Amino acid sequence: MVTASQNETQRVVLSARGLTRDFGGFKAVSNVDLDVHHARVHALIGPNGAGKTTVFNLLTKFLQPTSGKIEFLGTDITKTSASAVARMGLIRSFQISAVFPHLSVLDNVRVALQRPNNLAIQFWQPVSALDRLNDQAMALLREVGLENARHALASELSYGRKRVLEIATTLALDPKVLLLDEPMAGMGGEDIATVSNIIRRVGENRAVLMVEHNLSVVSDLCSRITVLQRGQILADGDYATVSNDPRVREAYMGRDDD
Ligand SMILES: Nc1ncnc2c1ncn2[C@@H]1O[C@H](COP(=O)(O)OP(=O)(O)OP(=O)(O)O)[C@@H](O)[C@H]1O
Repeated sequence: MVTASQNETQRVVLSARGLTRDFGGFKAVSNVDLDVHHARVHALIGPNGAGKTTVFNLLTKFLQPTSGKIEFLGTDITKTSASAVARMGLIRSFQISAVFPHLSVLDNVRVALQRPNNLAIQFWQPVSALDRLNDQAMALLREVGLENARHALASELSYGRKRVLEIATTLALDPKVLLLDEPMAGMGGEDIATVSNIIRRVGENRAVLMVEHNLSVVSDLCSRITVLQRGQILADGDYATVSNDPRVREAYMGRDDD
């Protein structure tokens, strides 16, 4: 019998069909089909130049596809603008740092919370005008384990905790699908463990799609992995399936420098 929660994790929230992008005749992404599910962490991996960033740019509408179709929450967004899809809840992090170094951790989250509430026009008001967002901000800080650092300046946080604060400011936008671009880039072991735990928790009630080069992170966190090579899907499935695929081993897994 399929339970309600199984049904939820089988729910596709973002899908692409035949996604293709040419750059002057060169197909950076070619005929990619992708399904991203609610409450799962999904990895997009592949060697350098495989097309991962281009797929992210296409899904978030920073780039227009040459052909193909993208659906988000059942709506065709192929021709929708990047700002409109962000407002719908398809949010990308780690490309644009949303952290203000001279604001406290709590104020960073409160400022981020203004945006979905359409309060940006009140930005000139004193920060105390944001007090009504305190409960929401503290709930978010608890979600990512930064509640005890709420009064610290963002600039005082360790590199790993700054990335965690970035996740919190992204969560303030209430993403239905969160796209993370190499969340572990530049991190050491302890920070990787912290950020992995946060992503796992965040992925319990949202879809997460991440580009990640660190394969031990991918095997630990991701229930589904899509492998790209030269713009095309080479393999798709759980870690055991893709890591045992001889084509993947040849193209990617055999390399231990990534
Ligand atoms: N604006 C562009 N114009 C021309 N070619 C591009 C453009 N953007 C990407 N490409 C090419 O498309 C291919 C895929 O690039 P992309 O950056 O998507 O790969 P990637 O998998 O993200 O690589 P990496 O892991 O190195 O970041 C590469 O050959 C790249 O040179």
